[in-house]
Amino acid sequence: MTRPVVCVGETMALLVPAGALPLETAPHMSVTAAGAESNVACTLAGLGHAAAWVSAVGGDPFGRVVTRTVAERGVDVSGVRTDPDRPTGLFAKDPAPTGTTVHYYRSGSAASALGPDIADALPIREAATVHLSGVTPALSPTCDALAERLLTDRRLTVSFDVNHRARLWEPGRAAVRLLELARLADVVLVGRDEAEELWGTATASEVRALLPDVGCLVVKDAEHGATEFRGHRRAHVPSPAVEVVEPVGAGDAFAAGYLAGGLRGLDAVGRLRLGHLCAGRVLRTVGDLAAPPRAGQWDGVLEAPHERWVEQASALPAAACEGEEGTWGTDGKV
Ligand SMILES: Nc1ncnc2c1ncn2[C@@H]1O[C@H](COP(=O)(O)OP(=O)(O)O)[C@@H](O)[C@H]1O
Ligand SMILES: O=C(O)C(=O)C[C@H](O)[C@H](O)COP(=O)(O)O
Repeated sequence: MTRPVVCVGETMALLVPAGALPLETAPHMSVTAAGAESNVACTLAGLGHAAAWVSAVGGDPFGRVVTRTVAERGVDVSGVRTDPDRPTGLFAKDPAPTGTTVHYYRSGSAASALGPDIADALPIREAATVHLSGVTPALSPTCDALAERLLTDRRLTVSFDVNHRARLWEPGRAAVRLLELARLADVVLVGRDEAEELWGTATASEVRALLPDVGCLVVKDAEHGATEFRGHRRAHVPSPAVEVVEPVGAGDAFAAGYLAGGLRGLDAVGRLRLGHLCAGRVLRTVGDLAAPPRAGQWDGVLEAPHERWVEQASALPAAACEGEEGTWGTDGKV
C-alpha cells in the first residue's frame, strides 16, 4: 500500500458572489471549499499521489459540501470528523475594483475545536509525510497544541508551511510562535516576504540563519524563484514567467508540487521545478486550485538544461481548470 501524505487543518465553506460582484449587491453566491492544507491534498491527488485530509466539519450542509468537494478531487477524507455541536467555518470573498476583501466566520468552528487527540487518527499513523500550516496554531489553543503534538512526534516526518495569516493572531504572537513551530519541522516552506514581515529577514540566507537545523527549508520568492537549503547544500530555481490572473493558492500548489517531487525521488532542482509548475497553473486561474500539469506536459521540462528551464516552463499551456469556476483567489490574506 502506498503511504499517503496526510494534510491536517481547517477547510471552510467558501462563499463566492457570482460574477465577482460585491457581496452586498450580489444576488447569487456559489459555495465551495477553501483551506490551505486541503488545497495541498487536492493538488497531490491531482498529481497521482495518495493524499488524505484530516480535519473536522460541523454536522451542517456546509460541512457536507466541504467534505464532498475535497473527496471529489481524489483525497481520502476518512479521517474527517463531524462535530454535531459546532458549525463549519465560513469564508466569504468580497470582490471590489480595489482588491478583494475576505471575511472569516471561523471562530468556534468545528475545526477550531480540534486537539492533540486527532494525532492518533489512523491516516496520520500511516502517513509518509504529515503536512500542516501556520494557520492551524492560530485557530485556538487546542489547535496550537495539535500542531505542536504533530511537530514533536518523532515517528512522523512533518512538513510545515508558515502561511502567516495576521488577522488570526494576537498582535506580536505570530512571529515567536511560528518560529518555534517551524524549528520543529522536517520540511519548512516560507515566503521570503512573509519571513521578512514576521522576522525581519531580507534574504533567503537570513531565513536559513534563523532555521539552521531544519532538514529541508524552502524559501519562495514569488516571480524571482525558490531556494532549497538541505544540510549544507543550497539549490535555487528561478520562477517561470507567468501572466498572473490571481495569486492566492499558488503557495499551496507549490508546496504540493515540491512534496510530490520528493515522493518521486527528484533532486532539489526537480523538486523546486515541480513546485513552480504547479504554482504556475494556479496563478493563471481565478481559483485557489487548478488541475496540476499532466505528466506528458512536464516530463521534458523537468529535465530541461538549466539555461532552457525558464523558457520551456514559461511556454507550457495555461491550465484547463474545469469545475473551479466560481472560486477565485484574493489579495486579502490578512
Ligand atoms: N509573479 C509570479 N510569477 C511567477 N511565479 C510566481 C509569481 N508569484 C508567485 N509565483 C509562484 O508561486 C510560488 C509561491 O508564491 P509566493 O508569493 O512566493 O508564496 P506565497 O503564495 O506562499 O506567499 C512561487 O514560488 C512561484 O513558483
Ligand atoms: O485557510 C486559510 O486561512 C486560507 O487562507 C486559505 C487560502 O485560500 C489558501 O491557503 C491560499 O494560500 P496561498 O497558497 O498561500 O496563497
